[in-house]
Amino acid sequence: MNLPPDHPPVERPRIGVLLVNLGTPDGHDVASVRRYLKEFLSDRRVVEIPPIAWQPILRGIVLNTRPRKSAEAYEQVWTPDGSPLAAITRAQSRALEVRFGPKVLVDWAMRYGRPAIAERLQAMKDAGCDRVLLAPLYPQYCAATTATANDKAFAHLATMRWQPAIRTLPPYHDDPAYIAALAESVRTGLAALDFAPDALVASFHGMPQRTLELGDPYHCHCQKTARLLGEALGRELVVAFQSRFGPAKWLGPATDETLVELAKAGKHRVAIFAPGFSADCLETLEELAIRGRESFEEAGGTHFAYLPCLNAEAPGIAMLETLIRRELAGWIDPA
Ligand SMILES: C=CC1=C(C)c2cc3[nH]c(cc4nc(cc5[nH]c(cc1n2)c(C)c5CCC(=O)O)C(CCC(=O)O)=C4C)c(C)c3C=C
Ligand SMILES: [Fe+2]
Ligand SMILES: [Fe+2]
Repeated sequence: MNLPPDHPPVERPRIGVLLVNLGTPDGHDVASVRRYLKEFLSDRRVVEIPPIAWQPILRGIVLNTRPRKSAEAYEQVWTPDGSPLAAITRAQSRALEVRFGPKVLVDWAMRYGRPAIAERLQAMKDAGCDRVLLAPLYPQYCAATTATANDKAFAHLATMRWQPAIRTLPPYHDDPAYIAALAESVRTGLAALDFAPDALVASFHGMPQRTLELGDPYHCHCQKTARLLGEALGRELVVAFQSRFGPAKWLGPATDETLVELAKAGKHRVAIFAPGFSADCLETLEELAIRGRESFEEAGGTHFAYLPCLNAEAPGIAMLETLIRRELAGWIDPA
């Protein structure tokens, strides 16, 4: 048996739940960030340019420039438990393990970097799991996130003679449990502020515009989440897309430009949050909470608040438990 460290004994293990998130470097040094970016940006689900054209650009330009800049950014958000994304995903896994008890083995993995999906899936199989729920923690479906996480798991399953039965967690962008958890988390965040925001900004990770034209539902899923969350909060949300990468046209409006426009339009108090990220990470803690604040204040904004993701707090964990129990129907008692 190869259980995760500190895992309590598993009673008659049959069911595994593997939480999967994007991945993060092992350290904030340039070499670790370069290794991580090389794996991430070589994924053909992420950069849809033929490798013969993309790999020379990646190896010759991107991996010689971006890792240094990104390493500085990671350093600003690094925690004593490592990268925030890894630390929070681990905490989510531990919290769910407690809720599901000994009949379910809950573990976590990353699509890029460590712990690897293949390694943790194999550990589940070796621990006796004959049924596994793969749970990519992306509320909005996107080929560059959900599909590639599942692809990686299926690639490992392809090496097994005796595979476990597999289910995958569907996107949950419009699930009432998700919308309710977000609404509760945003309300709690707003109640703790010492100002009343003129605007609430929902910032989603961007994607190349072309993926929308090719039929990826990501953009529509983001818009629907924002509409339902706005209805639940009784307030209109400003929707924006962050983290543009490369020269191609990305989904808009861009979060950084939106913050500047809001400040210039006299909306001097804003609260911003990132409903598409199940855990805080570089993209929220550095890009939104640090750089977003700077651009907003430089443009004349006076009050800025970043509200955290669902993370391993009670509303988010209860929501994940509800979604996962539903998928495990027929495998375990739903209660
Ligand atoms: C939440 C959904 C995400 C989508 C959709 C997504 C698409 C996407 N991302 C890049 C390029 C980068 N993303 C980076 C970090 C990053 N991206 C997500 C999530 C989505 N990405 C997360 C959770 C993170 C944070 C990882 C962490 O360690 O905290 C980065 C690396 C950081 C940097 O160097 O700035 C890049 C690069 C592309 C190209 C893309 C779609 C095509
Ligand atoms: Fe990304
Ligand atoms: Fe970024």
